[in-house]
Amino acid sequence: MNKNEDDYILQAKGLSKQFRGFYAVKGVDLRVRRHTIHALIGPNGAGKTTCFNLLTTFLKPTEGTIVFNGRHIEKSDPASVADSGLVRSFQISAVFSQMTVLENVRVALQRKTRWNYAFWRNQNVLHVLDDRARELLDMVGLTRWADAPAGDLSYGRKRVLELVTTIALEPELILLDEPMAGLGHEDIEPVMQMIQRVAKGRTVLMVEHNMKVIAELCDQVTVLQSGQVLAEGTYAQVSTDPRVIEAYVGGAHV
Ligand SMILES: Nc1ncnc2c1ncn2[C@@H]1O[C@H](COP(=O)(O)OP(=O)(O)OP(=O)(O)O)[C@@H](O)[C@H]1O
Repeated sequence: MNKNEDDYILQAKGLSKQFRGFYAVKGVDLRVRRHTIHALIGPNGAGKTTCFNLLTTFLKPTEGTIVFNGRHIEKSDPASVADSGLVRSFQISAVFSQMTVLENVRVALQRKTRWNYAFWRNQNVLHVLDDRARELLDMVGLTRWADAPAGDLSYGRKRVLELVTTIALEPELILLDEPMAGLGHEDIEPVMQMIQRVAKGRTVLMVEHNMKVIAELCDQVTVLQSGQVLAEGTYAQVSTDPRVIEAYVGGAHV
């Protein structure tokens, strides 16, 4: 892990988003250190999703700036932000059920290589992409299912596949929106391991409600409440912070 205190891949300053006079996010300062796993947590309605949408520029801020790898992105369009290496993982609906697991990864790789024209014109390109797709499936233990329709995968494996299609884009910073949502108990550990594996050499910012997962995975935690930063620190620090405990207990969300 890079221990350089000043090496922040992402820095948001004074980030705010107003919806018809109501601030969903207000004056948020967020700094994400390179090569760490950083969690964004908070009770329901705290502004986590809005923050994610601002950081990926799907929403434009009412106020504030976002610097990714030294470059202002708050006015950029989401596609160019993704191209520059800040990628949000898509939800399971992004997995094409009728296509095989391998084909799903290949399509993601093709999106990255932008060989669109050649892709459709020249079947050989598929084999070049196949090698890389198989490598990625191997990395996450999905090789056995390479030729199975993605729709046949268990929910947990679909989540892993969805992460692989994100990794295929070779992001420097990956935003994961509740990666454990809807997973059965038995799927949590494999998906956690997968996140740890893909985080190597990258940076991960995740919204997650499962505190055990956060405790185990995350180097740094930012707690939001009512659109503002309530606390920041390691899991050990924020989980014992009386203001954080109050925010969760107050919202009946222990
Ligand atoms: N497009 C919108 N228009 C109006 N209000 C919105 C909009 N999007 C979000 N909000 C409001 O902003 C606040 C923050 O919502 P947001 O979805 O960002 O919170 P969250 O922390 O992700 O919540 P949850 O954990 O429930 O997903 C909520 O009060 C929500 O109702």
